[in-house]
Amino acid sequence: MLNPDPNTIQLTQDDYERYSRHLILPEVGVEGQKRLKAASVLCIGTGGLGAPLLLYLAAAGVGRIGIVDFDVVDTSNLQRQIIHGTSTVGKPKIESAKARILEINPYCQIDLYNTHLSSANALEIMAPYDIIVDGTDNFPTRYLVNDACVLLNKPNVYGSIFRFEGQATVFNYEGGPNYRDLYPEPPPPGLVPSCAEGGVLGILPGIIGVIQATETVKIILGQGNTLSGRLLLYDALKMTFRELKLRPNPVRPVIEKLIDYQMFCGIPQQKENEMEAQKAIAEINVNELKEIIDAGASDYLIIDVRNPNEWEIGRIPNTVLIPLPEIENGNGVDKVKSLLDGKKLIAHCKMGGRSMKALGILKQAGIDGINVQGGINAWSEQIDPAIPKY
Ligand SMILES: Nc1ncnc2c1ncn2[C@@H]1O[C@H](COP(=O)(O)OP(=O)(O)OP(=O)(O)O)[C@@H](O)[C@H]1O
Repeated sequence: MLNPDPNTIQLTQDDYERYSRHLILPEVGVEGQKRLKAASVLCIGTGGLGAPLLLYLAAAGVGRIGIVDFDVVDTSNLQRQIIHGTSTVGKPKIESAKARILEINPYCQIDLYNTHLSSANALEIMAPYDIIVDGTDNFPTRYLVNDACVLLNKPNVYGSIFRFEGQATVFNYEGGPNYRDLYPEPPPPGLVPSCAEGGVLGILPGIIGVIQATETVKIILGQGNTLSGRLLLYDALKMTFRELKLRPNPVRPVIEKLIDYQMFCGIPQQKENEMEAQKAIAEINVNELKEIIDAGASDYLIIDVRNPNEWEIGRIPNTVLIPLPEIENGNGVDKVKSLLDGKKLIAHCKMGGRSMKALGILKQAGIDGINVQGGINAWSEQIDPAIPKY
């Protein structure tokens, strides 16, 4: 439980009306509502997880909320980032979030940090807050948030999502485990796909974000049992909740300072390797691809390495679907070999990244190919607007 002196906090007449359903709960009451009003919470990321949890924290009467994000609202965010709206597409997410929060609760103090949380600014940004909520989507930031919480001795309310599954827990609370006890080492770069690559059910972050909000409110009130020491695993397709026990690792290394988390997660090495591979792979733009297709493309094998679901959204004529995972597991490499028959290979995907990766794998198998810059989205913009850009 946080420990403000509730006697120094006053509830206003509006507070009594606004929070009446809280005030009649013995577990909240006037004292609990004062604790909520005195509390400060920093939410890192106002995307899928941050959106619902910020709405509920503000509605519950948390007195001060900080929001960190550097991104702007994109139309593809609206399927799940319900704090934002069509009218705020193109605007900074933190501004969009603040406007919506104040609509729900104009008495909440909102602090905005339009920045990338990094080792250089994390301690300063996080220090003034009682609780940190991690709503981000990448490993370097998760390790950064974890280590900064350990150094500052603050609870870290964690959530993560992918496709139909999510996880939530509370780290670094009352001597409990932290993120490094769950994941001592980051996964090899590129192994775990992001939601932008693998997709996510729009409702899923709502469920996990609301669990994070619930844990935050319980810590403030000092009520119930938190998820500290328990990792909650949710599967939306099976509609199951499972729990794993988490314990502090007795021999975990002591965190003494923040480090370079991009480096720790192997991302510069990955970028270097990708750049090396890219240097060796030729590229064409979509206009050049159109000329080849218009001329019959008889000397070419053009592969699309997106997922079958993306293929359903739209496809470039004369292309063969061989999804990247098939190329990664080797079957797709055999398929390319069998179809190639002396032809030149061209590969495309949605934006050009996955096809570059596929061509790198094929190159190692002795097959040279040409990448299409900008992928089918560039084709949709420049050649055929009838194909949906997504
Ligand atoms: N280091 C960081 N500092 C500040 N904000 C961060 C940091 N890392 C991630 N974020 C923010 O966390 C949010 C994560 O949410 P989410 O993955 O749902 O959104 P997204 O990046 O818009 O999604 P997508 O990648 O599918 O387009 C994003 O808004 C992102 O900008």
